[in-house]
Amino acid sequence: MEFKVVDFWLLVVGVVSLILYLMWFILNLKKSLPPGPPNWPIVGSLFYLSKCSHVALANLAKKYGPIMYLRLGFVDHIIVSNSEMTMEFFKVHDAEFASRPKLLIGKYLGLDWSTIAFSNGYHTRLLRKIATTELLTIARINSFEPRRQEELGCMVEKIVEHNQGRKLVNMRQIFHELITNNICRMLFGTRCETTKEFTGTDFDEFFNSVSKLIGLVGEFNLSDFIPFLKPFDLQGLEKKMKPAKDKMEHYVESILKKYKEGNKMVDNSNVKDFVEILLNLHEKLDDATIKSIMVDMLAGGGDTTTTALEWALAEIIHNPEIMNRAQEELDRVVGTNRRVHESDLPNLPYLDSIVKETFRLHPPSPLTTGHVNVKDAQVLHYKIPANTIVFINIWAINRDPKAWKKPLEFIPDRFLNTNISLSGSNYNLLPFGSGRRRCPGMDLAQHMVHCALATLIQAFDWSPPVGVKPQDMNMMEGHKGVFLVKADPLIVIAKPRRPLEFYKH
Ligand code: HEM
Repeated sequence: MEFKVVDFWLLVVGVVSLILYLMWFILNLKKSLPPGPPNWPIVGSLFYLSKCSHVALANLAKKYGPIMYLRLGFVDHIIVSNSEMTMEFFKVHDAEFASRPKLLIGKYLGLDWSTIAFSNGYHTRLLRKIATTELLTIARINSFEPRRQEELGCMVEKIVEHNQGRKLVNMRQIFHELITNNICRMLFGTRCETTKEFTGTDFDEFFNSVSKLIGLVGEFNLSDFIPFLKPFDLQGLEKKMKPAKDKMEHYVESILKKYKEGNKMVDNSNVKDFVEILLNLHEKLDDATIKSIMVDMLAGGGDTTTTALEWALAEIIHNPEIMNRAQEELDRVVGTNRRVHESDLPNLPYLDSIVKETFRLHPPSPLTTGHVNVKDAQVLHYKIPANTIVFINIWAINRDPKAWKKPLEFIPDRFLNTNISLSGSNYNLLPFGSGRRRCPGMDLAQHMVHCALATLIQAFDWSPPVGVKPQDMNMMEGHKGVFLVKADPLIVIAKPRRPLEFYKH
């Protein structure tokens, strides 16, 4: 066939139109995404993030705005850094962004993506329903108050012993024991270390495995962002995760086995443990599901609550006038003859303000867990492609100078006589997230933190080690995986405020 001049020009016009169309398409696509730093081929914006990611992201947001697009490897990410944009995602578009990304850590810490925190769809809805209507209700939490009081009694005795030996007290260690024992006693009736007598498996080994996995959550796993690297395990992360998962799973399995053999691990009380409740639910659960819920409670509640308590006590030692006011409130409301009870808490507004201010300034989880949209979504005038991972920068929002006066200072008074709660309904304060994937352990965590802090403030005068002035204490932030911990463990002096009989339980 003859190639005519007309055909040539038709071809040129066709090619030019195609190029123009592609340019228009790419420009438009870019235009409809939120602003963000430049993306390099393959690695995207990975270079812009340091290890301390909530701080790096908050700094980037100062340049690119409260809704920011980052391409990390081949994966689209949105970072949200103010309350208005958070409302868009957690209120207006909550259902669209209620899935979790399928990251490698979910295979190991999330027991093959089956725990609440790492799963999706019907399974998550079922587990969340069980957690919020059967296990973590206010009535159920209250039914465990005697066990929590006993644990607080043990904590106080331990601190007094340290004091008699004139030793400094490592409060991180004390809080770790308090919180893990509280959770173990709710799950299976007994203290963590006692499970070994019943099952032969060691709680410390379990907890070290959880800690190892939590530590690895904070590592950038390249294959999560560059999928063709998946088969290679270039960073050796799977090699580290697998044995930790095996130990973690073995521990919960051995406890479940005991229950199924008809051996409840304790106790003469008629309060039902979580494992007992789960085994007797109307909708029969398989063992894998029960194990997942056990891991959710033990892994989700331990480090977060311990960290919050450590920050709260550190702040009142750092600010002695706040400690004096809190002690004055406790002495006035509770008196000086008995230990504070959970029923006193509603009458302690200043203590409540200290807890809220702690969660504002030091959210243990500075970013939410990633949320994902399974379909394309339109948020304001932005088009968000399907499978974008959205993080809310809780830390940045809780310190937003537009929302909070003197945001970097610890000022509990800002909460007095307000109805601001920690529940996620105020989008300027989100330590537990908000919406469909909000933390289901929120009420339990607050119970544990309020009551422990009240007991510590009532029972002891606190000070930093000799030679360190309160204002010179190290209040720097550090990291444990994705959690925002105090850089140094809180090591302090505790001086009893009451006669010794007061501390016996
Ligand atoms: C001070 C203590 C705690 C803090 C600050 C905290 C914070 C959070 C945050 C920020 C999230 C993610 C929310 C989101 O992605 O939107 C979360 C999820 C979760 N938390 Fe907590 N949490 C705490 C205690 C607990 C406790 C005590 C438990 C259980 C006993 C727990 C179990 C969970 C679970 C299972 C999830 C996953 C929810 C889901 O994916 O649907 N947390 N928590």
